[in-house]
Amino acid sequence: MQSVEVDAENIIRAITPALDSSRHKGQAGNIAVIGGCREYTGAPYFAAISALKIGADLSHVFCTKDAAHVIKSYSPELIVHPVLEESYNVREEDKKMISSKVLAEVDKWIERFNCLVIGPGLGRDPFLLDCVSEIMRHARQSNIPIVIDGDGLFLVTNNLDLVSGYALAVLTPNVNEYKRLVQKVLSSEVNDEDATQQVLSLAKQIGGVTILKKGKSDIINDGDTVKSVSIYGSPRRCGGQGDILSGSVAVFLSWARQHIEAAGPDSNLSCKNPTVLGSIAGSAMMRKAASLAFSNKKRSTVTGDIIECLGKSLEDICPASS
Ligand SMILES: NC(=O)C1=CN([C@@H]2O[C@H](COP(=O)(O)OP(=O)(O)OC[C@H]3O[C@@H](n4cnc5c(N)ncnc54)[C@H](O)[C@@H]3O)[C@@H](O)[C@H]2O)[C@@H](O)CC1
Ligand SMILES: Nc1ncnc2c1ncn2[C@@H]1O[C@H](COP(=O)(O)OP(=O)(O)OP(=O)(O)O)[C@@H](O)[C@H]1O
Ligand SMILES: [Mg+2]
Repeated sequence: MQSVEVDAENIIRAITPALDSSRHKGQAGNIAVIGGCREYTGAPYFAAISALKIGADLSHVFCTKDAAHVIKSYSPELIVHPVLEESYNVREEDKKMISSKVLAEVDKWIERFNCLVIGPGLGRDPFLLDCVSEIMRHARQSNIPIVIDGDGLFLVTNNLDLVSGYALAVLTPNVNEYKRLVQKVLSSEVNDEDATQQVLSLAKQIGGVTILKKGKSDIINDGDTVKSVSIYGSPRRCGGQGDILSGSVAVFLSWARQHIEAAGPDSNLSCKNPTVLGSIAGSAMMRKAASLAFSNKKRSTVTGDIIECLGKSLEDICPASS
């Protein structure tokens, strides 16, 4: 089975909102990243700043206290909430109380977000992951789209009910995360010979969600049609590119949702699923920016260089004033 290569630039042009003086702060997107712990501060930063550089108005990070000061010091643009807790910091008898506190802190904000990115640099602490499971349940009750990446995929692979049947969820596995999902859900090994059919079976088996399988070509599928994005990217595989992708998908997903709601049947896009549209746009944007950064920096290209190229890459497809 073959996936269909899509015209990603046409999708980006259709869903990217015009910059219009009548719009107010927040309308172009208010995104939250749930991630950042003692080990990882880069990943949530990359995801959150990428959301801003694509064009979201506001970008939040909900992370542990240890990570918060570090992330704040990377950028004053981000709104950083030091609310998550890891087991080493919590006494057994306090766990229930602290988990309610964490949830209350996130709940204060959750309705304002157009999309959550769950997992970049989240870590795998069991207590922290239990709290994040509750956050996911609340997001789902409020119909807030969720992009699940990194350690969020570790959580979901072991608790499929968190996303099963939720059409506003996008899973963005890399090669290792995909392998774990396939083993758990399909009880088999990864089949590179017929990758398209396997992604389709995986999405169908989980039910309702969209999967963006990252690799040489990115394969996107919602259990129905399977699309691919293969436009030239970069041969550099520095860590953090998946984080750029997850932040970008969150913004484009929000824009695609607005576009579909506003245009309805008049939309000239054949696909009407915002999670698929957002995934295609995010993938294409990440790859274009990586290509541009690599043409400038060659072997020394790092994630920050790619982030700096997001603006120009979007501008080439969809000029800010035309
Ligand atoms: N600067 C940062 O803070 C970054 C943090 N990241 C975070 O790091 C966490 C883990 O993500 P990863 O993408 O590393 O997770 P993976 O599950 O892909 O890999 C975990 C680690 O194990 C190694 N590994 C896994 N399978 C292996 C195999 N079969 N053979 C040899 N080595 C193997 C990988 O090289 C990696 O270092 C996530 O929370 C992620 O978001 C990454 O996003 C990269 C950047
Ligand atoms: N072989 C490849 N050729 C071209 N692009 C690729 C290749 N592999 C991955 N990519 C692109 O790089 C981006 C990140 O994918 P990758 O598999 O590195 O994610 P990741 O391991 O989750 O990254 P991170 O280090 O941020 O966690 C994706 O958008 C994907 O399109
Ligand atoms: Mg990753």
